[in-house]
Amino acid sequence: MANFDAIVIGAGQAGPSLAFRLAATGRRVALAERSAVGGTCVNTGCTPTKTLVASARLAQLARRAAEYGIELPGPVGIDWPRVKARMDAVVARSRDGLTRALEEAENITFLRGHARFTGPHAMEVNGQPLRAPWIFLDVGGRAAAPPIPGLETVPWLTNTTLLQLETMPRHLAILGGSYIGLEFAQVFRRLGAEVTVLEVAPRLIPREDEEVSATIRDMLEAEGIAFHLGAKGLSVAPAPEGVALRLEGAPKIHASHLLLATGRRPNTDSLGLEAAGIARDARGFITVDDELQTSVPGIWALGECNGRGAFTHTAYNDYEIVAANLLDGEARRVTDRLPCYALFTDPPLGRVGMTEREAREAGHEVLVGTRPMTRVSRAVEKGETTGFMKVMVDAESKRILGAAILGTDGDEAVHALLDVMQAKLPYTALQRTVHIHPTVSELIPTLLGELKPARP
Ligand SMILES: Cc1cc2nc3c(=O)[nH]c(=O)nc-3n(C[C@H](O)[C@H](O)[C@H](O)COP(=O)(O)OP(=O)(O)OC[C@H]3O[C@@H](n4cnc5c(N)ncnc54)[C@H](O)[C@@H]3O)c2cc1C
Ligand SMILES: NC(=O)c1ccc[n+]([C@@H]2O[C@H](COP(=O)([O-])OP(=O)(O)OC[C@H]3O[C@@H](n4cnc5c(N)ncnc54)[C@H](O)[C@@H]3O)[C@@H](O)[C@H]2O)c1
Repeated sequence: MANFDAIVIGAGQAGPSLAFRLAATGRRVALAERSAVGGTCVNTGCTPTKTLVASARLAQLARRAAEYGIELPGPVGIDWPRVKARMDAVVARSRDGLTRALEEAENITFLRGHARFTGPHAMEVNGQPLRAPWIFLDVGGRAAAPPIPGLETVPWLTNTTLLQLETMPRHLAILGGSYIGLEFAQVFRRLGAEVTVLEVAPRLIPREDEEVSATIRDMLEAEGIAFHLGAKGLSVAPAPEGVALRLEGAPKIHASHLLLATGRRPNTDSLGLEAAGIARDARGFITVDDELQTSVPGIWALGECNGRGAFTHTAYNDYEIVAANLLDGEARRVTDRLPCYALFTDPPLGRVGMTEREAREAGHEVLVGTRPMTRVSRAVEKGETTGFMKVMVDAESKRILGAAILGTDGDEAVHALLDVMQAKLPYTALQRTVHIHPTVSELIPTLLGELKPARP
């Protein structure tokens, strides 16, 4: 039995930072990882997809070159093996750097293998028993496969296997018109594939406000992506050159490849949680308190597996919360965190706080400011006027409730609103700030000066 001061399971977005921090205090730490260091974000999520988004954007801009007075010697060509090689190199640099750092760190024993509990504070990795008073679970999640008739008879891809393809799909069918599905849809369309998205909800990214869903649909349709929304009665079957998809009220779709982007499930099913008595909710997420401790004292769950966020920045913030509370005597709580994320289509959607629907349902008297990107100088100058900005404010408290900036640089500009929300300042504090011209952020104070009562 090897005894440690702390065991960390998973080298994703919270585990390594926590292991380094604990090790720096002189504690002896075991960190176990069963697959690639860096987890989903580095290997099969954010890093490869945003690298592809960059290639796809360049291809699209090149197609529009003449609009900007730029001449190209011929039509835009896509060299998928080189696009992929660039992506693989960016991923490898990140993964290998982190792997080396873990292998070389003082006080960290880096174990490669699947970890599982054998008792409340006892685990095993590759048959090796480990014990520690503190255990941190950062086991992440994986793509979920929905129960679709015929799915067991056809080959299908996830975000992991799609990124391993050596040739560009002829026709990529994507199940799920949400964050993963839409980022991949635009990337693969721009890189030369025919793309069809099937979504069971009546609109894309159904958690967003309706005008966000509608604008993104319009912008992606304009690039040639086909959508089947409110898809009913979906079934799949093998076809000579790939997969045949049937759904009610539409002709059969013949795709060369099928991607599942219908949500994720936590990697908590093979962790032996029962042996430790650690509680999970009905969807398999490990239940945690406001400081991310599980139902068993001395065991914490961080990142996607605790169901309190499904993003890299939320996983990293989980590490910050746990480290601050255990090592710095602070009392940070996960509920102090404001929701924020981006959808990295081009242009992107930057989102903070509530949607308009959520704000109303929470009983706020909502004021809304909106402005199309056609009235944002920088967007006009860049020739990228798709989208709009929208902010919601509580009429009584003057606090910003939420915002969506769908447009060029929307992923960056939205942070001005987030910072004021986090500082708990009234919107008027931001309304009087002078922003730099010409930027997208420049229009945020203007937007806040044009608030109107939300439509009933
Ligand atoms: C296609 C895609 C694009 C994304 N894009 C973005 C984005 O742009 N921005 C963003 O913020 N988020 C994005 N995300 C989400 C983001 O990648 C995840 O939320 C984030 O990686 C979660 O981090 P984590 O530490 O919780 O888990 P992970 O990064 O998944 O790490 C968990 C690690 O634990 C290991 N593990 C699991 N079980 C065991 C075990 N029993 N023993 C040993 N090791 C184990 C796994 O192998 C894995 O390495 C994207 C996700 C996908 C799929
Ligand atoms: N930019 C980012 O930060 C980013 C990018 C990608 C993924 N992510 C993370 O990954 C998570 C998972 O993303 P996701 O898009 O896979 O899941 P999701 O839960 O956001 O969306 C799944 C979609 O699939 C649809 N769906 C479910 N079953 C279906 C079926 N049988 N046929 C057709 N459609 C079906 C749902 O209605 C929903 O719209 C996100 O919540 C997000 O946190 C983040």
